[in-house]
Amino acid sequence: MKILNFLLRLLLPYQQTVILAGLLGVCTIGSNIGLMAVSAYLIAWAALQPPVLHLVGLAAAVRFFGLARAVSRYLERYLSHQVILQILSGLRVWFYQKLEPLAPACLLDERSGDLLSRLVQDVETLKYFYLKAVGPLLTAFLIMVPLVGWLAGFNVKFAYIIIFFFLLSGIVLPPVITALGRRARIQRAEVRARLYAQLTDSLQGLTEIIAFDLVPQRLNLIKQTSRELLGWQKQLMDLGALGNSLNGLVMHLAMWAVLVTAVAMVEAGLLPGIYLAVLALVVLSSWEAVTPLSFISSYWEESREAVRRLLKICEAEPAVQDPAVAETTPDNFNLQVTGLRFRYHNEGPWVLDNLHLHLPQGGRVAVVGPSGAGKSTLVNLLLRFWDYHQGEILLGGKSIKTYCQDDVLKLIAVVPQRTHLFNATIRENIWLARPQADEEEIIMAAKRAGIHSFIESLPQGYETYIGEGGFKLSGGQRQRLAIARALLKNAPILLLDEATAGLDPITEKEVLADIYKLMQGRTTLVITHRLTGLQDMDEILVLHRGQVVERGRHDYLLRKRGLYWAMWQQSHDRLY
Ligand SMILES: Nc1ncnc2c1ncn2[C@@H]1O[C@H](COP(=O)(O)OP(=O)(O)OP(=O)(O)O)[C@@H](O)[C@H]1O
Repeated sequence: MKILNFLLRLLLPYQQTVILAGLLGVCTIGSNIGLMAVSAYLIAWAALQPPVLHLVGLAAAVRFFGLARAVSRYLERYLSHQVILQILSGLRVWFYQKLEPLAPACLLDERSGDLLSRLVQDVETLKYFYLKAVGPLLTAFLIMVPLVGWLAGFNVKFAYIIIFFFLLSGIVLPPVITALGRRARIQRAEVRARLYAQLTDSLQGLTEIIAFDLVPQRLNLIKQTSRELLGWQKQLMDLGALGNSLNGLVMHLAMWAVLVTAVAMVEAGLLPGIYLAVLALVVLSSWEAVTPLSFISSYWEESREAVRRLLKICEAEPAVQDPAVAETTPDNFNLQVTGLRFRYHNEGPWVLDNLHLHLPQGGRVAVVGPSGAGKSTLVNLLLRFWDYHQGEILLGGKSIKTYCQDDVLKLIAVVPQRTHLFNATIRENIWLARPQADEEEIIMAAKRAGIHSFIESLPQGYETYIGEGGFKLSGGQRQRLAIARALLKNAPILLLDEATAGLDPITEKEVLADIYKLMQGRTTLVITHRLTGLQDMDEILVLHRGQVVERGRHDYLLRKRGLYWAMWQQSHDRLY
């Protein structure tokens, strides 16, 4: 019921158009019935050789119904598709908007291909609910009621016959066909989602697949899944064909039953013989309204499954909820972390355990530590992607939980280890950090990030497309674009999360120099496991398994000869 409500509610804004399209559908089938009835009557009567003038009216009616059918069919399709396309595009936007607050915490377990399948295929499936379930149901009702009344006007037996076969075709057969195809439909949706996920994964990892010579393996996997999908699709098509044939059989049985009854009545002198062909053709043509009913229940099942899959994601609770009454911008940008404890799963180990950190406005603090120490987790908590369990993060003296996530994000510029670059121009990739920025500000940010002259050297300059994930750029150039974004955003707090990881020592040194320019006047938290350029930090926290094991300035920590010194030795040995 909830799903039906959900689907019907989407029709509400278009109710007038939907009713109009339904009436046009009735006109289309009604015209066809009229066309057949009048044609049969015309031919039968013409055989009796009446004066030609008596046939003119009937001939005009034939022409009228022929034209009316074509025009009303066109208008009905035009209106219904227009409404459906609007509903589907609205649904896609709605689904994307629902996904946004769930990212990244609640979407980590979802395959991106599967999400794509929901966004494209599941939404597309709903088209059939509107076009092939709601519309035909309405039309069948509006056609069959007057038709049964009209037949009863001749003889009530005709009404009983048509009602019996109508129920057989429209009510008894569909659930049987639906039940036979249930398993295939569920499997098809599952296999299709799997295929989408495999294709997305294969496209994203194409370079690795080629490098590790996994192409044949990958192709086999995709071929196998495609074959599986085809198998289920074929089963469903066979069932569809069976449904169509059975429906045709019922239609002809209905016609024969009416005809046999009518012949007996003609013989008994209860019905003029001229009506024999009229009755037979009216029954046949009225089946245009009944046939679609055979598939309504399977379309309904498919749509119900699609909505269930969409709602399953959309009804998930976001990992972070904005407060009902949120604080506005903080008075200052002091960051204070006290007794912070966090783990990703309730039964898992603490990833951050009793962390204390003080970062005054305009100060610079670094958090270093070996891989898996919990450094990126701290960034995730500062950006409010997850909520912490114990302790507090204070921004401007107030808990970060008292601000809306969007407001917190506006105050923080991040230079991450892996900057996502969009398949767009360089200009668009910088501009997205602050869409209100003008051309001059974009160029200024690129200049300060040390990438302007490189961009200018390209034939298309700032309008150069950088390919998916920015694959046409080097690692250093990608990081400089990230710095340009942070500069353009001009936020008071700066988070550098392994911003120079993966760069060679010379590029790292150059990028670090640009990063130092970026730090000026901003509250900066540097997260890194590479101990380069930390001499100017106000404080360095050494994190190990979620706990701070050492803290102090660079020279002090080196003198201490603890974990920091060991890490410094290691990175020093690796570099030189
Ligand atoms: N989404 C997640 N779900 C469950 N566990 C996670 C998740 N993200 C990270 N972890 C775990 O939390 C711990 C800390 O990970 P984190 O990424 O914060 O470490 P890190 O210090 O940033 O490491 P690196 O320097 O390698 O990036 C690790 O044991 C990791 O496996």
